[in-house]
Amino acid sequence: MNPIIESLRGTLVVSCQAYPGEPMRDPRTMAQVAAAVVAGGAAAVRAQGIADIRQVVATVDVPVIGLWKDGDDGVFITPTLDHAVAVAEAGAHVVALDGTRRPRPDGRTLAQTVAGLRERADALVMADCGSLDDALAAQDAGVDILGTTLSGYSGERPRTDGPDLELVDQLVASCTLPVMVEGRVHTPAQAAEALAHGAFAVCVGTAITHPTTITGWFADALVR
Ligand SMILES: CC(=O)N[C@H](C=O)[C@@H](O)[C@H](O)[C@H](O)COP(=O)(O)O
Repeated sequence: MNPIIESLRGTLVVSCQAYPGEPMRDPRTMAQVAAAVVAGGAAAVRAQGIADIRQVVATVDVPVIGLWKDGDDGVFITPTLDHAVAVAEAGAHVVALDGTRRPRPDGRTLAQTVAGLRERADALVMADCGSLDDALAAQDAGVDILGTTLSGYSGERPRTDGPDLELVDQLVASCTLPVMVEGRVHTPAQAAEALAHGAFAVCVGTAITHPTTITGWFADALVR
């Protein structure tokens, strides 16, 4: 197994993202957040957008999983080969891209995208999947690691309150590649449970790095 992927076995990965128009949307801020989560034990960081990826790579000494969100509907996570190459050129050790079976905006298949990226860069590839069929297809397409990132967002799986552990079970049973549980892991207990289901690693975003959402959880709990 590739040493970068091997280094993630059984670990916590933290996604550091701020969304358009939000107060923390600044590459320096995200790099500081990344440094803070590494200090807390994150074995890798996931970062969005070329400027953030560059700044985070320059700031932390753990692997960086990079993605470029373009749009917010359909295939928007590193949707084309050009996006993937740009993410790799920004320094990401792993390029995360949409790993669903939906048509991609540049007309390439996932396999063509992975092959094209491999011609141009050494980066590893993480497929953000929304179902078992996505994961099986992504594995065939030659990616290095499978994520449950798009479960509940691509129309094939329900949006569970916590992580989609049923999908984790399916992927662990049917796929040979390492499985990163990502999406709606909101508590340490859920993270541990995901590993107990056979996940290779766990990626947490919102519950660690999105204070607006976390504050909302608390504020809502106080409304009578
Ligand atoms: C669906 C989608 O666009 N997911 C994105 C992928 O990078 C991020 O918005 C999530 O924050 C990330 O996947 C981590 O998940 P959670 O924030 O639920 O821990």
